[in-house]
Amino acid sequence: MALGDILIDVQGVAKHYGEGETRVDALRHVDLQVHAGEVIALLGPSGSGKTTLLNVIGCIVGPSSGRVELDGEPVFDAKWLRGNLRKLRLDKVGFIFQAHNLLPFLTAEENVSLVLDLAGWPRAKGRERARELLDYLEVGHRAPVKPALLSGGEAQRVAIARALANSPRIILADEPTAALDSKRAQLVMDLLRKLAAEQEACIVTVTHDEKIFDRFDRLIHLRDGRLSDA
Ligand SMILES: Nc1ncnc2c1ncn2[C@@H]1O[C@H](COP(=O)(O)OP(=O)(O)OP(=O)(O)O)[C@@H](O)[C@H]1O
Repeated sequence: MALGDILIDVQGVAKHYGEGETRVDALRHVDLQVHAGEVIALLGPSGSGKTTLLNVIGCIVGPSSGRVELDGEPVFDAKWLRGNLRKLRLDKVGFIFQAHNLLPFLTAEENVSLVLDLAGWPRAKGRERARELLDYLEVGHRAPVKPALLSGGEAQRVAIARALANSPRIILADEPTAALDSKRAQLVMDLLRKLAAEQEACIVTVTHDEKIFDRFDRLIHLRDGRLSDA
């Protein structure tokens, strides 16, 4: 596969929580580059720093030191380089959490269009885009339904539609297949691969799910806050 643009460039990033005796070094000098079209997995034991790294890439957690560039734009270099982090995230990043992260009091369609409301889209256009995405993910017929009535696979596809609403090139996923059986987990991964290829996006997924390991271009291992080969 020819490698596309570098969409995620993490350079020498460290992150510690707390100070003195309570200090925890969650990331120690991590370098990671991810290209357009790539679908990679972040693996490692509990506490190895996977969620912290995902949150650093997603501009939710600020590193203690190092540099982060997203889609060619420097966003962190000893400090945040852009004031409005929420806007930065909306512009560049889509998050897929486990399905139960959908807002229970909104319909499937509203869960997706909410992101576009926040990004300032006119409401009717946002609804149209939400419908298109749900149709594309083959859950359009479930648009008026609240999450409690969706199956695990349907809810996960709605969560994917929500992450894609604003056409981000960087898609971050935390255990996206944990609640799914083997067949559905593989279907979700195939869908993400197709999206990455079609939209020249990249996908970084934290997972423990061995049944989907063969769906990734690269497996990145974290151990005690460092990237390791195995
Ligand atoms: N907000 C926080 N405050 C203090 N320590 C934290 C915080 N978040 C994470 N940590 C610590 O940082 C280390 C890395 O945590 P992180 O959640 O990134 O690991 P992980 O690999 O995602 O773990 P898991 O697989 O259990 O989710 C752990 O020792 C954790 O206890």
